[in-house]
Amino acid sequence: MIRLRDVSFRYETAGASGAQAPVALRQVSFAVPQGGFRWLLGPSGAGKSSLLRLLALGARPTTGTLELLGTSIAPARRAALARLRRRIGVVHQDFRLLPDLPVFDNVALPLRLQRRPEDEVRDEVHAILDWVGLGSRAAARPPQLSGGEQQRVAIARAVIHRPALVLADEPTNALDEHQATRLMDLFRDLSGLGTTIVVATHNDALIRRRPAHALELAHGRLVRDG
Ligand SMILES: Nc1ncnc2c1ncn2[C@@H]1O[C@H](COP(=O)(O)OP(=O)(O)OP(=O)(O)O)[C@@H](O)[C@H]1O
Repeated sequence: MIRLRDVSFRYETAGASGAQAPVALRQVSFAVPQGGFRWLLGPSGAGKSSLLRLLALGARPTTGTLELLGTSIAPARRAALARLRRRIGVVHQDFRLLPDLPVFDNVALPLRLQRRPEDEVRDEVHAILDWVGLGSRAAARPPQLSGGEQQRVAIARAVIHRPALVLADEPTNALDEHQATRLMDLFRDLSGLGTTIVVATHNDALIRRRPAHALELAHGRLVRDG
């Protein structure tokens, strides 16, 4: 479950001139029930990545309240936030894979953070790499892969531990149409199993093929929730 009440967010990056960064989100309020799926829409600069950053606990709201998976973020202690982060899977726009680690270890990370036994880790990583069509690339390093292959590694890493919340920023921008459709099938299945999913995208064709409840931002304000 996600609940935002009057959330505003400004990056704390005062420049040399002392000018403040623009407000990225303005009084945004919405709720998503557990197992809900939402498109996150809006033009470039509207605030989509900033909203995903707050939901991924990469920053806290400047004002307003955020509740995630039953936890209020503002009063939560560091250890509680760390536990919560492990229940969230994120597909970053720029993938953020660890370049020096083999694909296998990149994808295994969330399971190892949960201290799962290595034989389970091996089975699960191989199963998901097969699913994303990269079964034969487990030993490769991310820089040796194409953009689409790296994106599929990022997707595998985001969902392997069956997180309660999946956040994906343009997760199909390096995929072909067939792969994008399979990813949407995966998201539909996960949502059916109770995972809450938020997908930021500019992919109009995909949205037309998969109409769903959308959150739309414009200049940091929520202009559509339905
Ligand atoms: N790290 C940052 N520091 C300061 N300002 C930022 C930072 N990241 C984004 N912004 C600003 O916050 C606003 C919202 O940007 P954001 O990246 O959230 O938009 P977006 O909708 O994700 O855009 P895109 O579709 O291009 O990814 C913009 O005005 C942007 O310049």
